[in-house]
Amino acid sequence: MNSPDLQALPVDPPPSAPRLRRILPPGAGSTGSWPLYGRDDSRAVEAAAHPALPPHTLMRRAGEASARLALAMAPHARRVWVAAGPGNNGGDGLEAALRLTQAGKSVSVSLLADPDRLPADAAAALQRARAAGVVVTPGDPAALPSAAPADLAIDALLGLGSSSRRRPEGLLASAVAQLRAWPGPVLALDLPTGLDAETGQPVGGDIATCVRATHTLALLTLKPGLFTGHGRDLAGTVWFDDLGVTPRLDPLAELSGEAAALALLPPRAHAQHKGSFGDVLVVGGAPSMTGAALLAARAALAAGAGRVYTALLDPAALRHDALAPELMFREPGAFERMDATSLTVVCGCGGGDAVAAVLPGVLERAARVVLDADALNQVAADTQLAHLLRARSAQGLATILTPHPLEAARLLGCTTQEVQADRLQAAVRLAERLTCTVVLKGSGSVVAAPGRRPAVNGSGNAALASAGTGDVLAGWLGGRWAQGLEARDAAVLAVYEHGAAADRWLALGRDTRGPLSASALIGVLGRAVG
Ligand SMILES: NC(=O)C1=CN([C@@H]2O[C@H](COP(=O)(O)OP(=O)(O)OC[C@H]3O[C@@H](n4cnc5c(N)ncnc54)[C@H](O)[C@@H]3O)[C@@H](O)[C@H]2O)[C@@H](O)CC1
Ligand SMILES: [K+]
Repeated sequence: MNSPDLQALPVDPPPSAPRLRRILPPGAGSTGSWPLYGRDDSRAVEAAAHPALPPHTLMRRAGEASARLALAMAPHARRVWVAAGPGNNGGDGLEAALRLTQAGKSVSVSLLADPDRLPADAAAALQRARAAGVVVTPGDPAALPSAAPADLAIDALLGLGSSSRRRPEGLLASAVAQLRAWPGPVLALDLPTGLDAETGQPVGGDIATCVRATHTLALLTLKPGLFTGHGRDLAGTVWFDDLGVTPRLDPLAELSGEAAALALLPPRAHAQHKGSFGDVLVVGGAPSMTGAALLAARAALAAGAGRVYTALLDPAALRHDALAPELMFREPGAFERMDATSLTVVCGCGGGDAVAAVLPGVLERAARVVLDADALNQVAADTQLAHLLRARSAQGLATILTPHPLEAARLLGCTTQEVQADRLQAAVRLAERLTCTVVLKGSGSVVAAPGRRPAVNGSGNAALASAGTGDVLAGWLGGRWAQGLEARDAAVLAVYEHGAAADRWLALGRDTRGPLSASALIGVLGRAVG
């Protein structure tokens, strides 16, 4: 289902083939980074393209691309149901219906709109579809005959025009319910109905009013909401057709693809030695939480740092890691005697309240600091620490924060819901407020840095939702950063690799439902190096 055969399709080739590209999950040989456009910018791209093209061209191309993908997704479908809404998203569905009828499919369209009030492009599409013999029934979709598992449904109810103040109601809501219960594949055009294009949240606040697609074909532009928040779960496999248009606008964000992320990998020359690859000090592991610091330290080693030191905050902890004898143990106070100008400090993993005592020295002196977990909570609770953190960039000292949404909310002084309501904006706000690079973790992690375009990570899956994987990310990031990368590049690379390791693990078919343990994750990550 993820790799439909796009070659043997009876629909005319698009004018500038190949336009249709699979974005997620990334396929072999993919991909650079993709520009992501918000709602207004997507509309501006459309408005700029229209004058140079014959009327209705973009919608025809959209319908053509949709039909092409539909045939590839469900080659054995005999019947196709198109749920078409009141705007141009519905028009795309009508154009697709026309093409699919021409391709020999039995197509029925439920039009959830007054045919006399459609926008011009959609009205023209309706006329063309009817003229070609497509059965278009205005009104209640519940009258549909029951569907077989091979049959395909197309969600053309709402796209960019979903109103943030209105959840689908009435007939529109019953069409959404019908799509949610559909036994076969569901192709969403542009966006799954009900998904906010920019935030990846349900427009009316309730995920039960959103379509859950098996595939989504983004049209003209890729929107960030497809890749963060609930986007990954609702959109399924994401495809993109630019409709032959090259936007001339700066994107809102970018999606980190494999090639773009891996191009950031620090090179390893034959004549280099361990001193060339940087020193990492992991500070954390208060009583009963030493495992978190050990996971981070092992991950830093696996990432290729030259030397990894571990300062455990539990005075009774063993000063030895039998599984990673390469690790060197130091007292927490030893940081004061180390050369902080060449050190990458990963601080916080399992640090509890005890980490507060070492944070001032670390923030004042260490050249590169990754703050995770308890270190973030300490900064959120202590204005003096927040002040030291903010002062770092002016002194040429770099910091990367790796909060999950609750930690980000504490730092921003808001609720987790407010962070999740607009993850991109929350990450940008935090990066600017604390003048550092921020990795906002969660589905579709966001990397933000002051003055830079935010990046949404394209790798990873729910297997990463297990204890300790965040500690592994902090350590891996420290290990990569220590090798000489710029902070934002290190964050983009490490976050991509962390997710890609989980993707590889799933692809190996280990256990597609269970979580990936943090220790196993280090093993998979380590095998990717070199
Ligand atoms: N016009 C064109 O040439 C192109 C249009 N495209 C398609 O057009 C879409 C955008 O079209 P529109 O701006 O018309 O937006 P939509 O088609 O997403 O829907 C807007 C309509 O839905 C109504 N609406 C929104 N929320 C509602 C709710 N909860 N309950 C009931 N009605 C609701 C609005 O009042 C409006 O009438 C894109 O997502 C894309 O699919 C693209 O194919 C690019 C080319
Ligand atoms: K849609």
